[in-house]
Amino acid sequence: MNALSSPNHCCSSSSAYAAHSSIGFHQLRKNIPFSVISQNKFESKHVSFRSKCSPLSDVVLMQDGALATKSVATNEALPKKLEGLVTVTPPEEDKEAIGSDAKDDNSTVSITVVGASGDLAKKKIFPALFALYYEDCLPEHFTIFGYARSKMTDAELRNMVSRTLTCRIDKRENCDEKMEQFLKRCFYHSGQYDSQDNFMELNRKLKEHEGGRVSNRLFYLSIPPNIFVDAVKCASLSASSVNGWTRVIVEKPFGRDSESSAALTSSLKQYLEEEQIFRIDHYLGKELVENLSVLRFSNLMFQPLWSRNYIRNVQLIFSEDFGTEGRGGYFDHYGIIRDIMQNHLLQILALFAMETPVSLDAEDIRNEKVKVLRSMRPIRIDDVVVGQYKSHTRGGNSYPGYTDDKTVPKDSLTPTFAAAALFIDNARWDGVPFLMKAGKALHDRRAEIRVQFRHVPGNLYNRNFGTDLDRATNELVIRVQPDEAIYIKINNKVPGLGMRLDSSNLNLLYKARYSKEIPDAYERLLLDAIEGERRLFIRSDELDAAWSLFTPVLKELEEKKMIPEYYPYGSRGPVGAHYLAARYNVKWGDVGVDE
Ligand SMILES: NC(=O)C1=CN([C@@H]2O[C@H](COP(=O)(O)OP(=O)(O)OC[C@H]3O[C@@H](n4cnc5c(N)ncnc54)[C@H](OP(=O)(O)O)[C@@H]3O)[C@@H](O)[C@H]2O)C=CC1
Ligand SMILES: O=C1O[C@H](COP(=O)(O)O)[C@@H](O)[C@H](O)[C@H]1O
Repeated sequence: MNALSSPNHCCSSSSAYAAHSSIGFHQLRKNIPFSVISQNKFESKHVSFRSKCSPLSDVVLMQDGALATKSVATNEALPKKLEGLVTVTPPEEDKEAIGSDAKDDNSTVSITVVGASGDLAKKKIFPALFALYYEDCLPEHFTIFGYARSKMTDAELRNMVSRTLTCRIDKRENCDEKMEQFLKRCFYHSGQYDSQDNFMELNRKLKEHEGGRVSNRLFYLSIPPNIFVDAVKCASLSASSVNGWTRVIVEKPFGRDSESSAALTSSLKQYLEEEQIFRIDHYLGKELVENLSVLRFSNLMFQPLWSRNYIRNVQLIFSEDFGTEGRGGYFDHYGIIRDIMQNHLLQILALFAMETPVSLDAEDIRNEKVKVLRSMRPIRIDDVVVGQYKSHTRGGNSYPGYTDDKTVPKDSLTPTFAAAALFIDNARWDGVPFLMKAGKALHDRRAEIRVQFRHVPGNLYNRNFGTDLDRATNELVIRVQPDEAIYIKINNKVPGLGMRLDSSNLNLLYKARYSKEIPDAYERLLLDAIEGERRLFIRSDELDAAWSLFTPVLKELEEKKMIPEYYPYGSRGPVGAHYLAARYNVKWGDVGVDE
């Protein structure tokens, strides 16, 4: 038995009520409108409450003290006959059955950011927590603790955090007031990552803040990977909850190959159950990545097209217009394939290519992702191109090469760019190249999925396109960032008396369609971890499958000391990527007139 308390205290009881979290009742009292999609048996393990901020809102409504369950989706309005029910709170005896954590007043969530003095904590985690607070998405009783070795007082932590809260909502109404309220709930404890005594002190402070309520604890490991296990051990043995849930968000990298990843998982599992481990891949929290399933599974028009019958190739493209400045030490040990391809791009590929899951339940989705990952063909070294950026001077400005970074060895061969051709050997995708391209210090910043469809057979209009049939190919682009958009390239007639054809975009540009700002990926993921929603976190078998795919080719590249193709900082990357694509009769969609 591991040292932590029940992984999901709120859901482990056989009581029909047991699936509810305290946030549920908090939101119910707030009379948030809900809506119905299907009936659900409340004994079902799928029934759980998720707050108004969740994408899936399975909600349990109390009707005259009895339990009536409805599973609801976010955008539907609450049917008239159910209006008002959401304000009904359970009678006392039901509260007993639910367990005390379901009582709003009696439960609390403590979030400890381990490594609070670091870059990620400042840049992403605290701003995301504040945004959730601002949006009223955090539970009523919560406390945030920063934990790191640096000496800091609570006031100093607040000061540090306040300087980072120039986030997306800083221009909003009452932001200063909200910020002040938020900061009052942030505290700091200084300690070593491998000291059980220091975590015991943290535990004492957490308890004080919990004030006798049921304690639910979330630890966010925002520290270098070599100290993950120490920190988990100490948190587990000295600071886990005794009567609520304890969960740990683990940042990447989860190892650097199959062996080290398996070793990390097995070390973590000495102290945690799999259900307690939330392996974060922040790309899964990005709006357009989340939207991929909606696009696929709620639009009939795409369903028949989504296979080798109509899709010629799929491209997954990541580029950044800056180098590894400041993170060279970390990066040199990993390289772009481990940093971006093995996780972010592969996760997108899995969501793109998986079969329809049985339901939107986390396990059903993750089962499908694992299946597709396990159907992938081993990557051949000939299907990989690696590059590294070199210094470049443009317009009087000079940009450093990768090895100019003092933390990077001068003779480093670590790729800062890679392109690869991958294949899925199953009935749906047989023979379709999935091309990936990822690079740092390129000419622009973008992340997108491009789907190029087949040519129209016997196209009546072929002669109007000239010899380049690719120009007439339909293409679906899901632009993850920047300027989130989904657009489809179609062919149309240029208005006029002649018959000239043009290629145009049917464009769903998010900023034109929606005035609401898009939340940062970390907001979605933090909220999900608090609510115990695992859909967007990586399960250990997914991780194994991802490493099994990339480890052999990574080893081969390293053993053969493959020399990267050097490309100038700010360029479009190595030409080798074009030869690779051409081998599969593909042109990268982000190059040229149609990008
Ligand atoms: N920064 C980013 O953009 C991203 C980061 N990540 C991952 O998130 C995690 C945190 O990243 P980031 O904040 O950049 O990391 P940092 O290097 O900033 O480290 C975070 C904190 O950990 C402590 N620390 C740093 N090095 C050591 C060490 N050798 N031994 C013990 N403690 C150390 C420091 O706190 P103190 O000295 O006060 O104890 C530091 O403030 C890492 O796993 C990283 O790979 C993932 C995606 C993006
Ligand atoms: O995980 C990582 O992601 C960032 C890119 O994230 P984004 O949300 O800004 O697109 C990348 O810069 C970093 O190298 C990598 O570790």
